[in-house]
Parts: sequence; C-alpha cells; structure tokens
Amino acid sequence: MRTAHCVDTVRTAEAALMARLPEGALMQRAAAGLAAACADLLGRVYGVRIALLVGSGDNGGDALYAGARLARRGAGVSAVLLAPDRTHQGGLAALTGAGGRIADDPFAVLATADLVLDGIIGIGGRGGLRPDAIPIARAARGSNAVIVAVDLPSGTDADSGEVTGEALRADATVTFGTHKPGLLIDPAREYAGTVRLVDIGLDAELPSIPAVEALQHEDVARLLPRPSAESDKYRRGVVGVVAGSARYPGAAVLAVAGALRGGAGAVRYVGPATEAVIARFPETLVHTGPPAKAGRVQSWVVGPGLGEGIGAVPEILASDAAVLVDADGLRQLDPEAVRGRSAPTLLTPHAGEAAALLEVAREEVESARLASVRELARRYGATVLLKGSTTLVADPDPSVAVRVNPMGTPWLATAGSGDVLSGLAGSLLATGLNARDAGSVAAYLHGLAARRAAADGTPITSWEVGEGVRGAWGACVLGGRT
Ligand SMILES: NC(=O)C1=CN([C@@H]2O[C@H](COP(=O)(O)OP(=O)(O)OC[C@H]3O[C@@H](n4cnc5c(N)ncnc54)[C@H](O)[C@@H]3O)[C@@H](O)[C@H]2O)[C@@H](O)CC1
Ligand SMILES: Nc1ncnc2c1ncn2[C@@H]1O[C@H](COP(=O)(O)OP(=O)(O)O)[C@@H](O)[C@H]1O
Ligand SMILES: [K+]
Repeated sequence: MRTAHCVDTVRTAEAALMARLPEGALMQRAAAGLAAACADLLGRVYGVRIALLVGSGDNGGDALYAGARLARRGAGVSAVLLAPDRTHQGGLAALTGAGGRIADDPFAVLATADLVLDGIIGIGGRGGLRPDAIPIARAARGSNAVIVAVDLPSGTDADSGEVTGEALRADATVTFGTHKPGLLIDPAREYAGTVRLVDIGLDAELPSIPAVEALQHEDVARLLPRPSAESDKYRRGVVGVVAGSARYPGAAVLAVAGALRGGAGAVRYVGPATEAVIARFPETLVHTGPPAKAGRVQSWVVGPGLGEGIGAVPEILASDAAVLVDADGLRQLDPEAVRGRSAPTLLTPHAGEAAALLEVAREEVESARLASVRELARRYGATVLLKGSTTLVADPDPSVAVRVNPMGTPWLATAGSGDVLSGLAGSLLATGLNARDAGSVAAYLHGLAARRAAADGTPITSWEVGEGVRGAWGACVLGGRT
C-alpha cells in the first residue's frame, strides 16, 4: 500500500522525530536523499550545471543543502534566491562553502542548466506561485533542463491536489517521509512527474491510518476472492445487472462483460437487451420482468445505459442486497433512499454526474476531486467512486482513508469503459467485498487491463478492457506472490 498524509500530520510527526534527533538532522537526511535522486536521474554529477530555485522556507533549505552535496561532487551549482532576505542561512552557507554560487542573472543560469531543483515552496505553501516567481518558473520550464521538485511541485496544494494559480511542472518529484495526497491526485499529480519517496525515518511517528492510500499488486491479490473447494455458483455470489435500453443496448453487454470477470458465480441480466447479451455471453441468466422477480442476488448493478428507464432504481435501493448505482441510475438519486440502506452501497459517478449530484459545475469537481468525493460520500452516506483521470473511492466515514487508483491510462477515456467498470465492481460486491474494496479493486483491475491493452500506444476499445481483466487479475495474483 502506498500511503499519503496531510501537512498537519506530517508536521506533528516531524516535530516528534526532530525532538529525538540532533538539530538539522532531518533536513540533512532529506537533502542527502534528494542529492542521491538527482545523481541517479542525471547519470553523472561532475561537470553538470544545476540551478536551484530557492524560496523563503525549509523547502529552499533542502535545495541548498542538496546543491552543496552535488557541488562537492563537481557539479556547477547556482542558486536563484527568490526571497534573498529570508533564505535558509545554514543551507546558503553550506552551498557557498562547497563552491556553489548565488546567481546574478537567473535567466542566464536557467538557459544553460542541465537540472533545476524547485525549492520555491513545499508543504508550507499557500496558493499558486507568487508573481515574482512566475517568470522564473516559466524560464525553467522553457529550458532544456530536467526539473526536479523538492517535496512537491511549487504552487500545488499538498493536501488536496488542487492547483489554484500557476505551478511549476516537474519531470520528477522527490518527496520526504511520506507521500502527500496532492502527489497522487490530479491536477497536482500531473505536475509532479515521477515521484520518489525518501525515507527520513518518519514512519514510526505517522498515524497508521493515512489520509489517502493507493493499492498495489499485492494488496489487490490479497483482496481478490478465491472460491473454496466447497463453493458452488450461488455461494460464490450472484450479481444482477440492470442496464441497457433500446437506445443503448451495448451498455448492457459491456456491464455484463465486466460482471462476468469479477469473480461472481453467476450474472443475472435484467432489461430489454437480453438478445444482445445472450448473443455475446450465453452464460448469462436473463430476465425481462421487474428486478424483484429475477431471483436472488447478492448485489445489484443499476444504471449503465438505462436512458429514461430509471424506474427500477428505487426498487433496487429498497432491496437488502449490496447495490452499485452508475450512470443514468444516478439521475434523480434520492439521498434519503440511499442513506436509509443497511447493505453496502457504491455510487460510481464521473465528474459530470458528480457535479450534477452536488449541483456545481463540472470544472469544480475536476479541480477539487478529493473534496468532491468526500462531500458526496458524506451527503449520501454511501461509498463513492469518482471516475476520471484520478479515480478516488471515499467511504462515508471521513476517518477512513480515501483510496486513489494508481492504475489507468488516458486511453480509458473511451465510450463504454465505465460500463465495464460498474459490472466488475458489482461482481466483486457479490463475492462479499465491502464497497470500498470492491470499488478500488475494480478500478485497479480495470486500469491495469487498459494499460496492458494499450501498452503498444494504440487506442483501445471498452470491449478489450473487459477482455483484459482476466490478464490483469492474473498479473496481480502472480505479482502479489513474489
Ligand atoms: N519540517 C521538517 O522537519 C522538514 C522539512 N522539510 C522541508 O521543509 C519544507 C517545509 O518548510 P517550511 O515550513 O519552511 O515551508 P516552505 O518551505 O514550504 O515555505 C514556507 C514559506 O513560503 C512562503 N510562501 C507560502 N506560500 C507561498 C507562495 N504561494 N509563494 C511564495 N511563497 C510562499 C511562506 O511565507 C513561508 O515563508 C518541506 O516541504 C520540506 O521540503 C524537509 O527538510 C524534511 C524535514
Ligand atoms: N483521462 C483519463 N485517464 C484515466 N482514466 C480515465 C480518464 N478519463 C476517463 N477515465 C476512466 O475511463 C472510465 C470512463 O467511464 P465513464 O466516464 O463512465 O464512461 P462511459 O460512460 O462511456 O462508460 C472510468 O473508469 C474513468 O476513470
Ligand atoms: K517545491
């Protein structure tokens, strides 16, 4: 599991750790890790030209001490001081003592730099870059240098991943002690590039429940259902899929495709697209009457491609099975009907659907994903999976870590891929996973399936994502064993 903690938590843990260490030891650990990461990225240090962008806080101090270490190894290091009166004095002395210089002309230094260290602001930052930093950040971005952000890209919000003003886009970020939520959540994640974590000994001081966490192969392998010797198809779990319409028959087929690969022992399809479903998947149990008469299920998936046919949603919400509501099913969704449920409930909106549920503009959801998914989970008293470039899964209990999906590819932005995801997550619900695990494991397998299918850089179809789930499942099980 990869974990991320918020700024307040990091500060408390750092204070506890610092109390047990000699003064300045923590910053030296950070700077040593940072310098080593830069050397790794560059391949060599001697003769390399490095520009440090140094703000007024300890983030600038990290950059200066790392610069000193690199200067001692033969790099030509120049510091651009954005707040000369408030520069970290120990760091500056270390740099100059190691042969580094203070830049007279920042733009000339940046024009010839091989590497830029962004130490403008770290976890103490508020809002975007200030006006005086903007031309310097732009010059850095416009140069040929590799840009390495210190702790986080300056101008991005550590706790939320929001970018409210201008921020400096990095090629790589070297972060200290723990990930910050913003490094895992778009739009900030995009600014961070490749993220590397430097161990500064903070783990023992951090709370066991992080703010945000991301599954990895071994976590998924542990959560995936496995039939026992005594299993039969009903004990493995039955998922009912209420999807499709005359206008969108394909949504039914794709949701069933996902459901068949999520580990349930049987898939019941209920709706008008029985012929299309059976033509592709003869193993599906089909029913054209109301869902209540379709036979027992452990979970329902309702919504993909229903169009106007959303009459079944209240009936399904009233059932005692686990329920996943997606797409059209989310329209006119009654918060009280969801809040009153005792069985697991998972809502899976994309940004547009989430915006409609929250009655805000889509852009507001996209720029504040974490806050939006938390607010939806709170309002509906349900688990919410917010789809998009960063898929997030929030529990209604705010003390539970929000899961962020580290898998995926922008190629997934293709019609129908959400239908596959809802079938897959609903199937995992039927096998007995709770809503948070079902949603996050489904998003992981779905993203991994898409990544594997698009590995050659070509566009993929939603059908291929469904086909790829088996391979993704296998890769997690194999990867999880090693
Ligand atoms: N606290 C610790 O023990 C450690 C901290 N470390 C480093 O210290 C950083 C935090 O240091 P600080 O608390 O000094 O905070 P920062 O270095 O992030 O910056 C704080 C300063 O930036 C100014 N500022 C805030 N928003 C700004 C903006 N939008 N534009 C320009 N200036 C802005 C503030 O006025 C303040 O002076 C971490 O990100 C990390 O890099 C590491 O050395 C590891 C140990
Ligand atoms: N830019 C992106 N990067 C990664 N994944 C994306 C991106 N855009 C969309 N996705 C994923 O693709 C799927 C699209 O689902 P959805 O929006 O419901 O589409 P549809 O309704 O056509 O099925 C979701 O799993 C979502 O997380
Ligand atoms: K920074």
